[in-house]
Amino acid sequence: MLTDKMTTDAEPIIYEIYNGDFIQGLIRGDIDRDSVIHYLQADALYLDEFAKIYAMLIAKTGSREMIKYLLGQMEFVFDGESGAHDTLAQAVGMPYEEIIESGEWFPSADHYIKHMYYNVYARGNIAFTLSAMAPCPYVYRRIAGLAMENNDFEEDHPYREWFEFYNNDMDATVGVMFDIIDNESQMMTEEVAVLRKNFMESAEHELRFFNMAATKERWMEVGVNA
Ligand SMILES: Cc1ncc(CN)c(N)n1
Repeated sequence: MLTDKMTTDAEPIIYEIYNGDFIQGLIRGDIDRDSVIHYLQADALYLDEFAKIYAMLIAKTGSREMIKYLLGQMEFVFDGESGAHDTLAQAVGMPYEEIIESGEWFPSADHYIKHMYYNVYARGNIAFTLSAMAPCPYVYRRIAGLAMENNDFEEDHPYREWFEFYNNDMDATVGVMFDIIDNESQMMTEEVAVLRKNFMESAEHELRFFNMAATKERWMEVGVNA
């Protein structure tokens, strides 16, 4: 199936993320708190856009079943992931609302979000956008799985619940997204390569997003950004 090829393509990126400063810092528990804050500021905005993109896909699909799935996923993004964010906010000892009030679309997050929006506007079939969205739940489930396999987190480890959430609660999201992509790709020929590239680019956007937080990436302080 196409999604088997996609996940095989992305494996080197999975290990690059897992062995990177952000995830290893969470595993050790000694990550720079400003990187966690940076991540939350970017991720709160990212998840809001992710939910809006689901809403745009609802407008592009006909099936009631698909609409119900997409609505459920919007709910999950808003409600489910807030627990993961709360774990990070508690670990840095700062109220979540205070952390995210000064958030903005930092460069790598901006690029990732626009990659998804481009597919919403430029493509009719929602499989193109879902292929760009699928690494979001897939990569996190894979990273959390590696972290849980390779570490025995103490009960009071500050980031244990973050890993447990993404290790346990992403199967439904990933499974249905992959089914839609595989089904839609059966009716395509050369456009399958675009689906595959959309997935690969978003897997790399996930890597860039974590590196963005680890380096506290910002726009240059010039002109309107000064
Ligand atoms: C950037 C990003 N990618 C994925 C996830 C997990 N849904 C997230 N919260 N943020």
